[in-house]
Amino acid sequence: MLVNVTIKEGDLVVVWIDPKRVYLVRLERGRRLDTDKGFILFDDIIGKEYGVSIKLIKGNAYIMYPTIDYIYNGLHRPSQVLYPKDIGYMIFKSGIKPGDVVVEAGTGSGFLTIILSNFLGENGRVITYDLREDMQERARKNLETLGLSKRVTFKIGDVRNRIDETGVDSIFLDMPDPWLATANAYEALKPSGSLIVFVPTVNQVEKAFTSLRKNGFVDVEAVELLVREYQIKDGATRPKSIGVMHTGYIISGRKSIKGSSEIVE
Ligand SMILES: C[S@@+](CC[C@H](N)C(=O)[O-])C[C@H]1O[C@@H](n2cnc3c(N)ncnc32)[C@H](O)[C@@H]1O
Repeated sequence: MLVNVTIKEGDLVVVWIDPKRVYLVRLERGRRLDTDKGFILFDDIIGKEYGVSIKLIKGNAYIMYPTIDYIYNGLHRPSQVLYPKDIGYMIFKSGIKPGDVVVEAGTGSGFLTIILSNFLGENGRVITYDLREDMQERARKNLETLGLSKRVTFKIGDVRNRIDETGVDSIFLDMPDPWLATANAYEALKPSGSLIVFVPTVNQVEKAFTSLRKNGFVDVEAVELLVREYQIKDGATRPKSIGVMHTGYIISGRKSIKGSSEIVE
């Protein structure tokens, strides 16, 4: 546990003013951050402790340790990315743990790759496939920014044609036609390993769900997770009327050994 950690020159810190004003900055002596609420001199932060508040012209800024949730929001996202609410459940259903080996497709902006490699730790491995080199380059930069790229193997490839690995603990698919990769996922997984699929439309859910059942997966389920953000106001607390209204569906299943029981067609 870290207690009273001193902020040093060169640290990457989060400056949190309010939910719309969150800045990720590297501290250099003599420099400053300008915001519409006021400015912060970095010299005033260096030597203080994480969690400290700095008075602005309007309100306060809080200096926080740059944990993954803050960093995540500041990264480049050339593709549609998975949302934390879905990623949290996907990891839970996968049953993965630090040190495990996971295959993922497609890499996209690398947001799921980031959370997976952070979760699996130094001894874990994420092998991530994408059809597009440009997409993987951006994802690689995002992972390098966070110091996580050493835990990841990037592969250009089509998982509908081939997954090179075998005996992996879990496979995550976030791509338009995951049902065409289910058979390859089955071969790549260890027995009892998990396949986790994310799709944005109901039409895709049926195809994905059926393909898991046909390809030797059991304990197959499909869920949608809804999160409602609240506005908190004296006498007017209620769900916010705008926000992310829809993300997608999660289908999960476990690899059974074919022939050991009847698989539902
Ligand atoms: C929605 S993005 C993935 C976003 C990613 N999960 C994230 O959180 O940043 C889908 C990606 O899948 C890739 N893709 C589509 N079909 C694929 C396939 N058959 N094999 C590998 N990658 C594929 C696309 O190029 C695209 O980059």
